[in-house]
Amino acid sequence: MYTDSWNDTIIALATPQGVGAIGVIRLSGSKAIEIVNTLFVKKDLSKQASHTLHVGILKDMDAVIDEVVVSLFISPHSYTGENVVEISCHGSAFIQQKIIDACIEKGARLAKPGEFTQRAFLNGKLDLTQAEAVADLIASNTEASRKTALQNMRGGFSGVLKNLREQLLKFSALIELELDFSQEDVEFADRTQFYELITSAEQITRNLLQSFKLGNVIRNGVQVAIIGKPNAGKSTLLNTLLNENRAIVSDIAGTTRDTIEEVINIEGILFRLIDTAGIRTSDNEIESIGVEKSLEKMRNADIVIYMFDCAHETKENLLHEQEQLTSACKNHLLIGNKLDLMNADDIIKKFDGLDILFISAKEHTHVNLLKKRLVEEVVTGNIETENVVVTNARHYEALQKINDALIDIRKGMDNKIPGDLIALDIRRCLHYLGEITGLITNEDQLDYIFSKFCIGK
Ligand SMILES: Nc1nc2c(c(=O)[nH]1)N(C=O)[C@@H](CNc1ccc(C(=O)N[C@@H](CCC(=O)O)C(=O)O)cc1)CN2
Ligand SMILES: Nc1nc2c(ncn2[C@@H]2O[C@H](COP(=O)(O)OP(=O)(O)OP(=O)(O)O)[C@@H](O)[C@H]2O)c(=O)[nH]1
Ligand SMILES: [Mg+2]
Repeated sequence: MYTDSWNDTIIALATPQGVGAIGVIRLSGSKAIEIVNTLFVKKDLSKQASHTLHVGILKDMDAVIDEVVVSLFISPHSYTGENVVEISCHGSAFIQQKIIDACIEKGARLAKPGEFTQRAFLNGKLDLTQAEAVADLIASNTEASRKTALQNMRGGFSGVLKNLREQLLKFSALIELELDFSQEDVEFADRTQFYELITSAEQITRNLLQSFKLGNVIRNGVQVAIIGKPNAGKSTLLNTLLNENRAIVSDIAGTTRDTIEEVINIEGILFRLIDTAGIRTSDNEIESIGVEKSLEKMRNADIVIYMFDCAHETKENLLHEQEQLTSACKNHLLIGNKLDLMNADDIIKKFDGLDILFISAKEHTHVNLLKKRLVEEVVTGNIETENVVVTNARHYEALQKINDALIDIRKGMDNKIPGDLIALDIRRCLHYLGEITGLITNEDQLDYIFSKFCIGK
């Protein structure tokens, strides 16, 4: 039976499927150079230096396939750490397939999703968080997500963890040594220094855990549901924010029936805007379904924009709505619309004491203030991507366990518990640190992580 193995030489298209100016096919493995050499006619590739380019013709049997550029990366100096050969051919889907087929014929096999990066990990070129960041980088679609992924790919996050781990290891070695001398009642590990280390480690993990909120925003965007009574101007606001006539606007109450979702990028953060059906009790079955959907979107949203028409809303009713919003959703903003129809002084008097942003969706008045408010709701200050941000749920879970272990160590020391128990907690802490970076792994978990990559990465 044939099974895929780490010794195989793998091949995949590295550029997107379909037609392009050029297509890049990548091979990795001990036979990569040998395989391409049998097709490349101009010179002997096995005699060439690493990181060199070679223009020539690929020939299968006697038939010319294409004129290509071949790049060589000789082990261990490559992305995967193995021999890597890249073939840049003309970007026809047909030519690309023909070259891949010819290489498979000569002994390569198709790569599985993420297999190039998985090999880079297994060969120690990247740790697990860096490999995961490669996938994030490919998926990045905003400045913030690109920056955090790039920083983590270059070892930002794992650098912090590695540092922690090294310091903990030092103490754990000293404490374990004490255990060997348990009869003699000696202390090799300076308790004051160790206590300081644990306290600062706790602070570091706590900051990392807190950064996950921002990490989630950077990675997944922010769900914003626009909610309110019919005719408040919800669809007008959506259109204004998008700068296009996406949703139907009319003075007929109950215009929007189905929810409309669109994405906007404000200051590098993705906001997923959801325009909903105006909320009221209706005899119309379709409208009622729409209202039900609005309520569901409201409950799931990260931020609810509650929009009302200044002229048609009373303060008492608004206070009542506010109470309901507070219990039904995570976070809401009160937005008073149709400012252009009212006198500013009258409005302030009418809604005195409530935290409301007044806008005119139609006239675009104060819409920039609303955008600013949205950003402020998710980040305090600028997005400090210079700091390490945790964007990955797997890392978050392990960090929680690390933080728990650190708290146990600190409490244990406060209560003067014996060294062997402290040693256990330190080991637990080291275990989870190793789990994040991939020092400690199980194969299923690895397969799962890399299977989410695209083929060719
Ligand atoms: N053509 C091409 N472009 C690419 C990639 C690739 O694999 N091929 N990459 C794939 O993701 C990214 C770049 N990543 C790379 C990482 C390491 C090495 C490499 O050759 N490393 C050697 C030599 C380093 C050096 O000379 O400084 C090494 O690590 O020893 C190449 C690409 C983006 N662009
Ligand atoms: N004067 C004024 N009119 C506005 C403003 N915003 C919206 N309107 C008008 O209010 C009416 C209703 O606007 P829509 O955006 O359709 O209201 P909606 O909240 O989406 O209504 P439903 O979809 O029925 O729930 C339209 O005639 C808009 O032109 C505003 O800021 N000023
Ligand atoms: Mg509408």
